[in-house]
Amino acid sequence: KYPSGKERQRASRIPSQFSQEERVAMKEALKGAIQIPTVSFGPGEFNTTALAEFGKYVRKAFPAVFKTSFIQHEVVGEYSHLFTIQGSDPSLQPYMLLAHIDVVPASDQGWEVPPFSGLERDGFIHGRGTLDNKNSVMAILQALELLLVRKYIPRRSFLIALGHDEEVSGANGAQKISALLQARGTQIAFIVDEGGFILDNFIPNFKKPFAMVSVSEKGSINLMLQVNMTPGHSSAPPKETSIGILAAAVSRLEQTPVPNTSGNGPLKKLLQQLANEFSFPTNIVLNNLWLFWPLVSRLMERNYIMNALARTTTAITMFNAGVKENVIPSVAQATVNFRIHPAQTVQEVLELVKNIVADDRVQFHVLSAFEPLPVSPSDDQAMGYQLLRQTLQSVFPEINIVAPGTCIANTDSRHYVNLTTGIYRFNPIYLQPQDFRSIHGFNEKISVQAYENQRR
Ligand SMILES: CC/C=C\C/C=C\C/C=C\C/C=C\C/C=C\C/C=C\CCC(=O)O
Ligand SMILES: N[C@@H](Cc1ccccc1)C(=O)O
Ligand SMILES: [Zn+2]
Ligand SMILES: [Zn+2]
Repeated sequence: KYPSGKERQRASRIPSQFSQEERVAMKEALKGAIQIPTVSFGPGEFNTTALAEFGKYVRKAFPAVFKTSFIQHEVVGEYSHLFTIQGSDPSLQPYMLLAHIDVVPASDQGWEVPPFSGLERDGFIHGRGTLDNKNSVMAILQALELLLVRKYIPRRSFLIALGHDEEVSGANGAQKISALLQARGTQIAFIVDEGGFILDNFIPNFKKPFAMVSVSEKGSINLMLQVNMTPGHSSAPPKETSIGILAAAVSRLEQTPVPNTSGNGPLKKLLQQLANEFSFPTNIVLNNLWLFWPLVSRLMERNYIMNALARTTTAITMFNAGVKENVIPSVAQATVNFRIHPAQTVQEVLELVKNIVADDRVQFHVLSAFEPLPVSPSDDQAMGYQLLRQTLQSVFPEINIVAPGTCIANTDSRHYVNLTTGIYRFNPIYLQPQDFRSIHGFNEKISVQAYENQRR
């Protein structure tokens, strides 16, 4: 896949100062974490037994973290964890690392190995949570444990916040930790969370992996559409039914995407940064986006991940109507999930959607909504971004492109906007499109080597 020279180069960067025992213990610790099914099923529905077990598990796996005098550990919202690591220089503002303990559900069906087995095969550890996001939970604590064993005392204080309900909005974990820190008046220099990767092979004809640090994150609307009609006997149906009207409305939404607003977001900047890495004629096209932007954005929309980066997306996720074969139903309901591009607002999207549906018989009920997250600075003065970039390039010297981007999903970091303006969503892992599909999908896995690199 990569030139073998680079492969060797990368292998040699695995810290030689770790013993074979330590390296085995590290990967075994991750496997054990995968085996605890900390599944979030829905709002307020967690596997509390597993979450409690996970708390015990990390205490056992990382004894130094829990017995070090300058580390304070607090349990928040019963299952989330907040660590405060006191640095030697109290004049420096602390930073904060985020990760989440919970995972989305997975059944054995469709998987090569059972999703909660944590089995190692061909150099990969398999299971739900190996990329989202127990890899980070474990890598952060593991790195701290190893540093403590080596008598490390940090200069700058930092916090580690591990949420237990990220997959169902973070109301009981991240939101409570944030409230606690705000009540204490804590100021945070910057935050690092999940939501960006070293992207490998995502762009056609572009073989060079590059790091995308997400400096913003999409907003969201869950919109319920409802049509009410008079019920009756199916033997004498009316011309239109609640189901027919709603289906037509939903179909119009699917056929008419919300306009592409990426010309105003980080995506255009990213493409400009990549321009000179392409050969002729793509380099010319990307260096002249003032002229070619309509063409480029149209081409990008053909790829469903690029499309998600480029615009507010429309996903019809639920459809409910009808009670019996021979009854004309009175009510039909559908739920549509919009993920809002950072250049748009909740209000703008709702207006556009009303005009697309263009049928007064369809009622709108906003079930939940939040705006896209502010764009964190990525200029030369942005300490968090620059530190992340420098660290990344020292661990992965072969990566010479680090670019700001947008996280198309949501993360716990959105609950911390009142504590800092610098929120960076990035995990130092090589990700290919098929790996991306495994997140919330089948056969989620991480290579032992990728995990070792992340922990550094
Ligand atoms: C020109 C742009 C080029 C390439 C960009 C291509 C693809 C980017 C794809 C994915 C990276 C973006 C966001 C990561 C999305 C989801 C995973 C991370 C967190 C998910 C939160 C969660 O569900 O827990
Ligand atoms: N992180 C998940 C769950 C989530 C959805 C919406 C808000 C918060 C969290 C996602 O983006 O799909
Ligand atoms: Zn996640
Ligand atoms: Zn997730």
